[in-house]
Amino acid sequence: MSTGYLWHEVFGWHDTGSGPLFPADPAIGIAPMPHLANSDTKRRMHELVAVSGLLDHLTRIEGRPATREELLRVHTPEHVDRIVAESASARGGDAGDGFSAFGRGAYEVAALGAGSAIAMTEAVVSGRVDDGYALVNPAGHHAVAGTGMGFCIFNNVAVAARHAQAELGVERVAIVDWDVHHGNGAQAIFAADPSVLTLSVHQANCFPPDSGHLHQRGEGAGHGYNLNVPLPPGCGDGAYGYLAETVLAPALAAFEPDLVIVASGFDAGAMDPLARQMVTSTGFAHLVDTVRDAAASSPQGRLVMVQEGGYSPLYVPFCGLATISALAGVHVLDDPVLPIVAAQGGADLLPHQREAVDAAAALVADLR
Ligand SMILES: Cc1nn(C)c(C)c1/N=N/c1ccc(/C=C/C(=O)NO)cc1
Ligand SMILES: [Zn+2]
Repeated sequence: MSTGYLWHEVFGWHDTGSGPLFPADPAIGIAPMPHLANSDTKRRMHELVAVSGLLDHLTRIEGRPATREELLRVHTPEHVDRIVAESASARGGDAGDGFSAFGRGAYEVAALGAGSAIAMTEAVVSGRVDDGYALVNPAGHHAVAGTGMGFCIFNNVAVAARHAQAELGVERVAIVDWDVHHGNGAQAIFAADPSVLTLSVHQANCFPPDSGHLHQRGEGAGHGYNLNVPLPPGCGDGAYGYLAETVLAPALAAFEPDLVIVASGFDAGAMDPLARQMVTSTGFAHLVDTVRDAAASSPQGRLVMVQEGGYSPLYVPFCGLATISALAGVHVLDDPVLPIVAAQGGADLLPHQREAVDAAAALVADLR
């Protein structure tokens, strides 16, 4: 078993400006502070992968910038051109929603993120490695064809999926998004396409506003190939373990993908400031086990994981370490935060959580 790993130092240089979500504004009481989506959190995750020794068990994969043509398989020329133009200016710009600032050079960083998702997908599909984790920045899963949003500039996972279909002989791709925020990007990009199953597990109505509903199941020929699992706040390892067995595993078994791409966010974690779930490192590892087993049972199943959100500088590194450890089947370090978060409760599957998961599980039967 060999697991690929991709990180580039420039991902730690992505500039998201100042302000927790807003630029500093003394008039309304916002003092300068690093943006909650600042790049240090992902750099810390990489450093833990290296310092813990896990990196010695992984196969390093080189990233590369996505070409304009590769970006245009998913995004409009107008969006790409706007990012290029704003990225070239000294003051930088914004992904598209006014809350996703970026500094000069963001285009190069974001293109490297999308191209790195492609590079990891090529490494896995070619058999160079059995599976792999691309620790990229910025995230991508909120970006739609014509704009970025929610700290996302280009939809890294969608660009990789389209590349796999266009260049690597992959026909059926399953995108599994367990970032705590709705994977609206893939849902919109592949809405009418039955060759791509888009499955998002997220806290209901967290972000984007009014997005990720159970009834959003795809359009036209794509109807039935989009599956949303909106969850109430407060879900922990019990709820996520239940949805892994009752939604993720059966959906992937029914769809029989040639490639599974996980949009891997850690903001469902117990210490994340941008949502209200309570998943621990153990819960994330269990999710990985589920999708790895599901991919292995597909005739050509391969598994690629691409980094999305996650904003706790303390806990994201340990959730990320547990995730990559599970993928590689190598344990190097216990999570020192686990005893604290486990003692705070939230692990049990509660009736209202079971009901939310069962509502989504009922839709799996339509997959074929
Ligand atoms: C809407 C809105 N309105 N206002 C005033 C603000 C500041 C709004 N954005 N809030 C946000 C934006 C992005 C996220 C998380 C992204 C992520 O991690 N995705 O995976 C959460 C909340
Ligand atoms: Zn998120």
